[in-house]
Amino acid sequence: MMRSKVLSLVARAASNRMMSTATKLTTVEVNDKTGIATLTMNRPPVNGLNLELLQDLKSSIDEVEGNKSRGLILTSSSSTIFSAGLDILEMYKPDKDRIRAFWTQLQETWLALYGSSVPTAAAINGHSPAGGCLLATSCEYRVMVPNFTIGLNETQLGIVAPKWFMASFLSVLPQREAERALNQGRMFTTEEALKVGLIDETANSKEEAIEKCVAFIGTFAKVNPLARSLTKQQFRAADLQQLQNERQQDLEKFLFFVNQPAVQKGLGIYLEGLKKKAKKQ
Ligand SMILES: CC/C=C\CC/C=C/CC(=O)SCCNC(=O)CCNC(=O)[C@H](O)C(C)(C)COP(=O)(O)OP(=O)(O)OC[C@H]1O[C@@H](n2cnc3c(N)ncnc32)[C@H](O)[C@@H]1OP(=O)(O)O
Repeated sequence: MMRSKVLSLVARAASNRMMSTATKLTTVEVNDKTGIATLTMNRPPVNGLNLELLQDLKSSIDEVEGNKSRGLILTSSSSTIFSAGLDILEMYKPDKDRIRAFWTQLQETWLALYGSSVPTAAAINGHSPAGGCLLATSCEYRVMVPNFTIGLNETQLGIVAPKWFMASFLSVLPQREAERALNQGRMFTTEEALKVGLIDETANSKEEAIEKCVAFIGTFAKVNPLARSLTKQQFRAADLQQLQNERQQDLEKFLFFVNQPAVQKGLGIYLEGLKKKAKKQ
């Protein structure tokens, strides 16, 4: 009896492992030479951040934190999209329990990425609106391929970026630029983003973007890792602490807002527009 229970637990654990491999929406590859991990988002067609992708992102960030990588490079398996931001289908006509889990997971993933102890860089190899921009600006360095767009476009959808989205944006842009861009819901082209400082460099391909991210992470090679990591933590502590202190209120505020009929109507119209545009292409 005891033995069969153990065997069934082993069988279940083995099948869970297989399942998690089969449904993995992110991959982590550590380069043997550099010791740097590349975390790739892989949720076609647009890397929409749904609950499962956010969960995978968080566990991949944890994996990189735990495997002594020298740095983390965030990128996408798509040739045209870094991430289309939050999956609007999670917010439109939401399921009561799932949307709570979704927002809570988004908070956790942001806390892990923005507060990561290893150097982080984004190789932005495609469009990066809203939540995609949040991921990119949570990293310490950004290299972007030309002819794409990046920005926090929330006001264009009739929604409001929470304070911690603004904190990431403000860690990159001066207040005046950040405020204006957020109010306008402005999407920047690669060239505009470089000019304003939203990205650090451009690259002609994903491969080159990754090389430039590797070079950035390499600038810390001779810096004491603990001193570097604690210094980063001090810079980011107030933003991280603010969300930690207000997590429940932030969740309730989001739930209240997203369930407003006017917001639901706006999201429905926006989704319809996206679908019509996709059909025309
Ligand atoms: C109430 C909430 C309060 C506070 C929350 C605030 C936080 C919000 C942050 C967010 O991230 S909101 C999401 C904002 N994202 C966007 O506005 C991006 C919308 N997408 C696009 O602009 C484009 O799709 C693209 C530039 C990323 C890619 O263009 P393209 O390559 O031409 O692909 P398609 O437009 O044809 O899209 C293919 C397919 O994917 C669907 N889709 C695109 N983005 C999303 C998304 N964010 N969520 C869900 N689905 C998305 C699109 O409808 C197409 O679907 P089909 O079924 O028609 O193939």
